[in-house]
Amino acid sequence: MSAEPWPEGVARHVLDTVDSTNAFAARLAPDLSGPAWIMAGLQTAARGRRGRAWSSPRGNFSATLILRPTERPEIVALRSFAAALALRDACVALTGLPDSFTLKWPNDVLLNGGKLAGILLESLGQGAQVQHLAIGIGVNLIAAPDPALVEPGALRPVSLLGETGLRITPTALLDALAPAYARWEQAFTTQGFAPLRNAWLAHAARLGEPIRARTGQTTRDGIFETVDATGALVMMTAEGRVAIPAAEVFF
Ligand SMILES: O=C(O)CCCC[C@@H]1SC[C@@H]2NC(=O)N[C@@H]21
Repeated sequence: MSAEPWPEGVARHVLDTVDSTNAFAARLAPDLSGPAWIMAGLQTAARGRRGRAWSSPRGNFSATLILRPTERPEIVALRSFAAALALRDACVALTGLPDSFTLKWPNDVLLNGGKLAGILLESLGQGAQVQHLAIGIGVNLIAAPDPALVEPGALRPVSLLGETGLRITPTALLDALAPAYARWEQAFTTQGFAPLRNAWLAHAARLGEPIRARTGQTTRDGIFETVDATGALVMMTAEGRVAIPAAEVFF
């Protein structure tokens, strides 16, 4: 159980089975008057980043927060850092293991160096205007996908139960995550990206170490230096320093 109350003005929808909580959020969006969390016990067509499928058996956490942001799309997208930070905070609060959870750019939460969770931001809107933002979060609470099924070079998938022996329910995680997200959302809207950037860097995996970033057909190797004020990954490569706004990162 979380010590923090559920955030005021935020709706909560709990479903047994759904195709994808992000898809459901998109269908619900026109009827919403404020932010809402949608959690499902089971997703039958969960989606991951880059068009991949996401495995989400019952007992794992599957939820989407839907918001109505007002900023430009590139600012709206910085909420992926808020989501990762909130999820890390919630995991730490529920497990008491602050040193075990790190962050991989842009928004993966790692446990003991393996991929515990994935976050998928999808915006709904017309033209350059984001009308709704769906922040979908999947956490391997009790089961991780078979490592043989993940892309070559991808991080080892892990589950909370497998790594720690702790059984956290999806409801307990939502109760901790919703207030944690509300705190980061408040920091972001009142102080901008700086506090998120600082906190994110404090928990970043492989900072100062060699990484590989792949964007489309381009692969770059270099030292992971920082994340800049726009949220881009900054690497020192053989050709010099580069800031990469979107990429897949390999360790
Ligand atoms: O590929 C990733 O790392 C992101 C995975 C995001 C999965 C979550 S589960 C809840 C929400 N609903 C979906 O269909 N996807 C996201």
